[in-house]
Amino acid sequence: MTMSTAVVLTTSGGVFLSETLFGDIMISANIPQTPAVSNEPINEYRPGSDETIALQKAMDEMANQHTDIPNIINGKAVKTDNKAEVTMPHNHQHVLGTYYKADKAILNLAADAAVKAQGDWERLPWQSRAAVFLKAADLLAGPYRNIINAATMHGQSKNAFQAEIDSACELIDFLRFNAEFYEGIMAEQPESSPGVWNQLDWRPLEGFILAITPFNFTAIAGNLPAAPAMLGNTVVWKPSGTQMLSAHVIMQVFKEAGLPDGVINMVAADGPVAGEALLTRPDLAGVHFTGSTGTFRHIYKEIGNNINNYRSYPRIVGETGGKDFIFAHSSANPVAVATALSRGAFEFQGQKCSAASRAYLPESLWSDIKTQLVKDVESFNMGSTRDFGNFINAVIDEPAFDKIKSYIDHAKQADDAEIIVGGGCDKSTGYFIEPTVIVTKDPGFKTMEEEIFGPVLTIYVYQDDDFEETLTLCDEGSMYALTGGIFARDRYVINHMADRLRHAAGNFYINDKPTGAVVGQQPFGGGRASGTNDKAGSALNLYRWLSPRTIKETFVPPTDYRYPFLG
Ligand SMILES: NC(=O)c1ccc[n+]([C@@H]2O[C@H](COP(=O)([O-])OP(=O)(O)OC[C@H]3O[C@@H](n4cnc5c(N)ncnc54)[C@H](O)[C@@H]3O)[C@@H](O)[C@H]2O)c1
Ligand SMILES: N[C@@H](CCC=O)C(=O)O
Repeated sequence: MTMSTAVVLTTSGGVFLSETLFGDIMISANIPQTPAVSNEPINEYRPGSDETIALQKAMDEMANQHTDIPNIINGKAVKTDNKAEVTMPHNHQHVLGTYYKADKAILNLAADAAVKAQGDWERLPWQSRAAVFLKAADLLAGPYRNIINAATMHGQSKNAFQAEIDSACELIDFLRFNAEFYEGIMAEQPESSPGVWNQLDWRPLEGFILAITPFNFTAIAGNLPAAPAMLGNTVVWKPSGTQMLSAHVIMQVFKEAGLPDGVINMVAADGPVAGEALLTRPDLAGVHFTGSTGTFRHIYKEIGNNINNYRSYPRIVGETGGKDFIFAHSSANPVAVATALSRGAFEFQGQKCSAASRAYLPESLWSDIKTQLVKDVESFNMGSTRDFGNFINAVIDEPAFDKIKSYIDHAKQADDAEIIVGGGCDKSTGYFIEPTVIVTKDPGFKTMEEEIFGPVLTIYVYQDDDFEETLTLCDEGSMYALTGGIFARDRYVINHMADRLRHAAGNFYINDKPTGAVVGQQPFGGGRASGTNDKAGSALNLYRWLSPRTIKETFVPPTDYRYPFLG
């Protein structure tokens, strides 16, 4: 595909200038414009502020009630006998609600409902579909803000600020920016020769989209079903079992925003049960997945195994794991490096696919970076999300706790690694793991290569003269290529590092931590084992859920087959 700039006169006589993905496609004029969009401002939740008091009130109300979380199929609540509890990760005896796992028959009902709903939904004008999700964004920004944040804080153990940037702001941004991207796509139309009118009919895919979402970002969970749905697709959404409370709130918001029954059907199920029931259906049109690399590879294989059975080729979009790096050059500011490490590695307990989990630091700066980093990490408060003074909360559940602890235990026993801060783990009340920094002499040490998905950072200190070899280690040291941050003040060095690490990260940061991508600013996704890099939060993702039909209309059709030169 080539990028070109198209200039056309609008019907009102003005000039509309825009970039298109397809070289010869022009921008049509008569597309209604979506409301102007900018990123949702982030509340700071300072102690004693009105916004803090209101959020704490919402948290207390939610903590004191038991939320019933049914599956939602064709707009109806569907419960089963296979119940599971939602608990607080930081206080695992506190039960927040009950959800109901679907079996194969119920999962198929959800897919049937999605397929049945598609005709009416896709025939709505595009701006009516966009309006539903724009209204959902406004509900999240207003009356549901504290509710979605409270659900994320209680159910996924995010502190107030982390919940705000995820479940409120990022989800709102996804919904609003997608409407704007959609408007841009609808406006992309081909040129027409005299006597002919060419049009692109931006159709949704035929069949249902299966959205499978992870526990760690409420925004991702909401966006994966919403993005294809806005474009006229209908969806079966299977959230993670540990995100069901905030998933329930998202469904309430969609309902209140006017989303018709059957467009998004939410089902709770064990992953393999959902996969077996839904990936084999002939009407599977696409999978919108975010989660671990292992799960995605399994889904990809299943689709390959079933390829002869589908009506179309299912679109497969998967954003997966990471082993994200920070690489500092000797010209870097050591305090900036230490700050990026402490925030980039430990915000939300390192449970971000983008979290810095390996670092390559020069010997000449190591002492200064270490002093600042250890001081920062020792100053973190850890505990419940209800206390807004806690920077660190709990990891998501017991399997995650046990897995992360096993990596820390491995480091404790290893000869070629040393824990310089943290290392403590306690699951008696909640799943608490101290932010842990490992320093290793082996750049191939287990915790330098494998995704841990917890608050564990491993550092390799290189000799300044080994800079080039260490860039190679960073590039080749892990199968992932999701995010990475480089630190340097020398401009030639910055450009050289960016070039050497060109394929090592889909989101690349210069003098910044590798986390915190913002919708509309840094579209998100990685390559290699980290995913299909279809860039959530951009038009690129939306194109994946569209199957355009080219329409050529000839006004006066020829009535003689002969070429002019045949006489
Ligand atoms: N690249 C990104 O944008 C991004 C963003 C967030 C999280 N992640 C990754 O997600 C992972 C953490 O999330 P998680 O623990 O929820 O991931 P996970 O792979 O365990 O689960 C993700 C989803 O897949 C489902 N699932 C599991 N097995 C399945 C199967 N056989 N068939 C169908 N569905 C199945 C789960 O129930 C869940 O809904 C990490 O690896 C992290 O890096 C990536
Ligand atoms: N988009 C988020 C990461 C999402 C993965 O968990 C970030 O940029 O930090």
